[in-house]
Amino acid sequence: MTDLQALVDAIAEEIQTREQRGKVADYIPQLAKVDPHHFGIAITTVDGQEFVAGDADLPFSIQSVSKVFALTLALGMVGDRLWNRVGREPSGSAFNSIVQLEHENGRPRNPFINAGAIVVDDILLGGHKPREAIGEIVQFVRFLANDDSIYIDHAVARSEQETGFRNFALAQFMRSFGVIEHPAEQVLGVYFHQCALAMSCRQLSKAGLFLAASGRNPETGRNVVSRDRARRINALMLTCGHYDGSGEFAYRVGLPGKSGVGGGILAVAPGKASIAVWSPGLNVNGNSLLGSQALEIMAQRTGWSIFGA
Ligand SMILES: NC(=O)CC[C@H](N)C(=O)O
Repeated sequence: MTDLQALVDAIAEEIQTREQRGKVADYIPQLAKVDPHHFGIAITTVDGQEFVAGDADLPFSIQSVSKVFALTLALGMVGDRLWNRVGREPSGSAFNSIVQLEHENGRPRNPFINAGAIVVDDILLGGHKPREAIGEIVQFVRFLANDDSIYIDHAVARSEQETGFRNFALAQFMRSFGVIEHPAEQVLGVYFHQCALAMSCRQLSKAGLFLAASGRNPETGRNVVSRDRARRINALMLTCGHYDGSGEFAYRVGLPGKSGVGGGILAVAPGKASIAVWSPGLNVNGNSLLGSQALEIMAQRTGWSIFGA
């Protein structure tokens, strides 16, 4: 049995020595201000133990990691009907790409690229006002992490609202195909606030634990989703969670994972643990450079890759 506290300490120490730290996302002005020297890691095991190192208690912008929680919530609302509007295939293109939509009747490839996440939020809006849908997402994440202190960073949400031209284009384009039912401003209001959730590695690893524990939160003993649904969400994270870097992440880390341009990654070792890492600098695919490297070391030392030790 690996000594997990020694492991996270060693990873934090090793990562801090690396000079190539990637590039902090600057297309969202508020994210450009984040110091690239931060690094945090948290592992929560299915028996409820926590192992943390570095800046594991500092909240950061979870950005697209939120797409996992929004998808889980939307599946709870409409079940498998969700798949009539969003696919389950890797896109092989950038997170904010528009090209496939024109050839594929405005139906996004998967729920983790921006277009797909915007459709998921359109579903969450069904019967709600934007403010209520945002409230549902925040409540759900607080419930998952068993932590009511989780909040939305409104400066980040505003920053994206002002500069999210590409996301507006995606939403309007999909609306022209009838794939989005609500006005773009409303759907994106939900989307930008969900992306602006601020969470620490410790909170994020706790929020993702249900995916490692067959759909159940071991801390509260409450069922979040069925075993089948947890397994399927993990499958989507493995194949689509890192956009056009998903193959590389599976090759190097071998775990379902979801990244965000804030530099966070949530990874799931089924039956074992939920792991969150944060380092703000990104690689060319918009995934945390050092976060991916930290997870690679972690998977090697624990033997947790789903493809074998
Ligand atoms: N990959 C990401 O984290 C992208 C999320 C970001 N809010 C955007 O829409 O551009």
